[in-house]
Amino acid sequence: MYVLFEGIDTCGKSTQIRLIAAEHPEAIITREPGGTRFGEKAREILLEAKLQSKRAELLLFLADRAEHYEEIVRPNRDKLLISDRGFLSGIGYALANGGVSLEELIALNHFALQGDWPDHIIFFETDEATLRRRLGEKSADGIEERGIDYLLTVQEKMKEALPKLAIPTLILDARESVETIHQKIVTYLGI
Ligand SMILES: Nc1ncnc2c1ncn2[C@@H]1O[C@H](COP(=O)(O)OP(=O)(O)OP(=O)(O)O)[C@@H](O)[C@H]1O
Ligand SMILES: Cc1cn([C@H]2C[C@H](O)[C@@H](COP(=O)(O)O)O2)c(=O)[nH]c1=O
Repeated sequence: MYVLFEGIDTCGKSTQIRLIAAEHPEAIITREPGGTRFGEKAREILLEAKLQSKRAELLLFLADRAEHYEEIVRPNRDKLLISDRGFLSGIGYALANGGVSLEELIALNHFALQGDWPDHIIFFETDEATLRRRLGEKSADGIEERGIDYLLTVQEKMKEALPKLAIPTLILDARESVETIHQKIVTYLGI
């Protein structure tokens, strides 16, 4: 079962993934960008967010996704495979960045994933106050430095895209307690 944990920065994805990993040592835990030797090098460049071309940034995220699919997802498709981010981040952040359409992004991600979409998306929805508070507790990477309004736009783009993707999705309120969210996730996934 291939599951994406999705949502904007600080919404609580990694916290929940750590809890599941502790309960399911057999699970394959991965991330995008990253998860492979190439992806971790691409991640360094991408999180600096210094590329002048929005298309270059998008294509590097897609190259990371293609390699991640080939090296990590496809060989482990029969296991509990959890990815901290995936193509929905690819769609939301790129749409908020501009210069590309949802239809183009769906086609580009279909190509990167060889048409093998995740089985489920766990989507964390946050709000401005929570986002501000949690961002204030960490150092920002280059993408986060694009600011609150950019990240809130990303979240809206993700929400707009979800109903057009026909992928079973659990939508969570990121403001609920860690334990409440954890219970909702394990109940939804049946794990
Ligand atoms: N349900 C929650 N209630 C309160 N605080 C939370 C909750 N979930 C996570 N946090 C806190 O919010 C911060 C961000 O959480 P986390 O790193 O899990 O988010 P993330 O979505 O993985 O972020 P990023 O995408 O930026 O890596 C952490 O300080 C974490 O302890
Ligand atoms: C997969 C993917 C990610 N991003 C952005 C989202 C975040 O700001 C960073 C990843 O850092 P994190 O520690 O995992 O939050 O990259 C993106 O813009 N496009 C993508 O496809």
